[in-house]
Amino acid sequence: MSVIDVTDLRKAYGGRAAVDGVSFSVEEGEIFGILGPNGAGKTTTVECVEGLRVPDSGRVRVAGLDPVADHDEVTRVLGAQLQESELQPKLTVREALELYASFHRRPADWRPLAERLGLTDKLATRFAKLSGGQKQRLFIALALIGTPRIVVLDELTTGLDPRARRDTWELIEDVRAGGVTVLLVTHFMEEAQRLCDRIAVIDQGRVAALDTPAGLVRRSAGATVISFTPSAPLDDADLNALPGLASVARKDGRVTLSGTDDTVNAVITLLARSRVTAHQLRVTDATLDDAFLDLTESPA
Ligand SMILES: Nc1ncnc2c1ncn2[C@@H]1O[C@H](COP(=O)(O)OP(=O)(O)OP(=O)(O)O)[C@@H](O)[C@H]1O
Repeated sequence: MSVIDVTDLRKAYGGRAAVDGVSFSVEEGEIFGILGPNGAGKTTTVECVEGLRVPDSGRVRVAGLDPVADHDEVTRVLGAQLQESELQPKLTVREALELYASFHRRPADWRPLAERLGLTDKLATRFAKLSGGQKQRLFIALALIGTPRIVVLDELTTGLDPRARRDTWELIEDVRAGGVTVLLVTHFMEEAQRLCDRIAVIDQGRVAALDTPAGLVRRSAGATVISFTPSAPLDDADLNALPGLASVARKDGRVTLSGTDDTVNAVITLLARSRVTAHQLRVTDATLDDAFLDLTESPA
């Protein structure tokens, strides 16, 4: 059953399309990622889901509700990570947690949440005195405090150190294990690969691909990468003629090719035919990073 449905969403700013016909559905209990380059329209899309922006056209439903017309009901089922400027600088962590808990009918106990997010020894600290990472953790706690059915996290772990990032991933996995659906905007491929069941890659306001992390890697043009240092120069024309080839790069005498299994077999045949030895030959699967670069256009 889907809990978020976005159909042909469009939103322009000053006549310029930021979101240009985006559609996707998020299933109950799923961790759904939205990935894309800067300015792709990710935040605009999730703000339409949260009811913070009014779409120009298209349809958005959250648990069957319209985020604009039914805003109050939507805030009861959906928790969203706040932006920094939305908290008073003098508010302490404890006050912020208590205040936000008071907004909800069924608030979570904020103590274990604060503990889990490493905020227990910061409860008396004012918001303005928190580090960037501590503020980030507080926003995550505030997003979860209303025991929402759905939580929207935009740039969840930006500004967190590697340990805090890993702890936060575990927390999100626990949250999902409790039945909460997670919509996650991220720039971190490792985060997307580790956490997301499915990912929509958004580029220039459109969905460029929607699949599981493994599916995205498989469908990218250069799913296999082969690199080696040839004992003698290889002809560009021979390399460019390889079947299934997606890209060729040369650096410091090393050749890196991406393509399919056919490309790998053909390059081995080519090396043998040319009597060239391949030093430090490596064949690896492409990563989500490679898929991302392949699926999104580089800026003009
Ligand atoms: N309030 C606004 N007024 C005018 N233009 C805006 C506004 N908000 C966003 N835009 C523009 O819309 C486009 C999409 O922005 P959006 O913030 O949705 O992208 P994003 O994918 O979240 O980017 P990032 O990864 O950099 O956060 C960008 O070109 C941005 O400059």
